[in-house]
Amino acid sequence: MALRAALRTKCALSGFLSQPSSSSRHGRVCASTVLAAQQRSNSTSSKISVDFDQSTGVAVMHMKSPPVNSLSLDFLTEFCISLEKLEMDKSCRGLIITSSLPKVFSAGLDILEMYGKSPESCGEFWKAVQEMWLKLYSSNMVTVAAINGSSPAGGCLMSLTCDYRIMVDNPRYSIGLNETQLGIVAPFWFKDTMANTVGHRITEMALALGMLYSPAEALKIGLVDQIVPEEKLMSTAEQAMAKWLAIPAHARQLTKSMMRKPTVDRMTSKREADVQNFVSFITKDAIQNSLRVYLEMLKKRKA
Ligand SMILES: CCCCCCCCCCCCC/C=C/C(=O)SCCNC(=O)CCNC(=O)[C@H](O)C(C)(C)COP(=O)(O)OP(=O)(O)OC[C@H]1O[C@@H](n2cnc3c(N)ncnc32)[C@H](O)[C@@H]1OP(=O)(O)O
Repeated sequence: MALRAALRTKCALSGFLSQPSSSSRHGRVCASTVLAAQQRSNSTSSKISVDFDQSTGVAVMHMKSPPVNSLSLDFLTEFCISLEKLEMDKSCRGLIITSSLPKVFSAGLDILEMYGKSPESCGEFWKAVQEMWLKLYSSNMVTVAAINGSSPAGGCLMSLTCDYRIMVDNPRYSIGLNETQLGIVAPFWFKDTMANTVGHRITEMALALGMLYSPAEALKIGLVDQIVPEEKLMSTAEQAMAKWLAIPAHARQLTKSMMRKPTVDRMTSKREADVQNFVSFITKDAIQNSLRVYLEMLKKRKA
């Protein structure tokens, strides 16, 4: 609860959307003399750890919530706090998001947050999902997803919010918005985010069929930008980051805002209604039943 209270306070202070403005980070000086004195800093919470390299201005966020980095309310809260801290540190210009777990980038939303929960809990959870998306999709930082494992549904959404996606070329890994396979529906802003990346027709088919793509297939449709062997993932992410950071920050940020603002505005203008829709949809008996069957299937598959 303390974390959630901390997040609420931070959000009230900084606002949800960090739009590029005259106070964009280009050319600004880090306010923290402590940070400036350090070349690297490390912050760790239970589900996220962040390594920040002061000399490059690039932070690497490691998701480390076993078994599958599912996006629970606690995970999302920690994630948003970490993101907000980096966003407020003017010396941090780029963020690489990756997983510390073998085989899984993120299993997406934690199904247990949506199954057998009260409408109030579901509403609180959904607000945290919205907030993660808003913060990432409108971040002033250059964001790179270094996808080192499977990344279904919410995990795919998290990757799609980044400026650039690099995935490990392992055919056992998959990525996509597979919600319909669970008997649920990807909300309009999941759909918009994917359509902005791969286009309307591919999104329509991918969402309807709940498609999960191999890295090679994902590259072919533009769902990821590059595929690389596992051992080259982080060096490739750093190279991509350097390329993006070489562009004048104000020009890059304004361009990002221009491309993404209509989608962000559409979501923020419907934010409350979206929470209500989610709660009434997810608490329906038929949907709860679908989630139960899916959870059982996951357990059986393991056995
Ligand atoms: C009129 C229209 C109105 C529309 C209104 C719309 C409103 C909105 C509707 C709702 C929208 C919701 C959007 C949802 C988004 C999501 O993200 S849903 C989650 C989808 N995720 C998945 O389908 C992934 C499922 N998991 C896997 O496929 C695999 O686990 C894996 C990620 C590929 C990893 O495989 P492996 O390493 O083999 O691990 P497992 O053995 O399968 O799993 C280990 C344990 O983890 C549990 N688990 C897995 N995923 C999740 C998860 N997402 N949430 C919670 N728990 C998960 C799994 O059950 C295992 O548990 P144990 O058996 O207890 O160990």
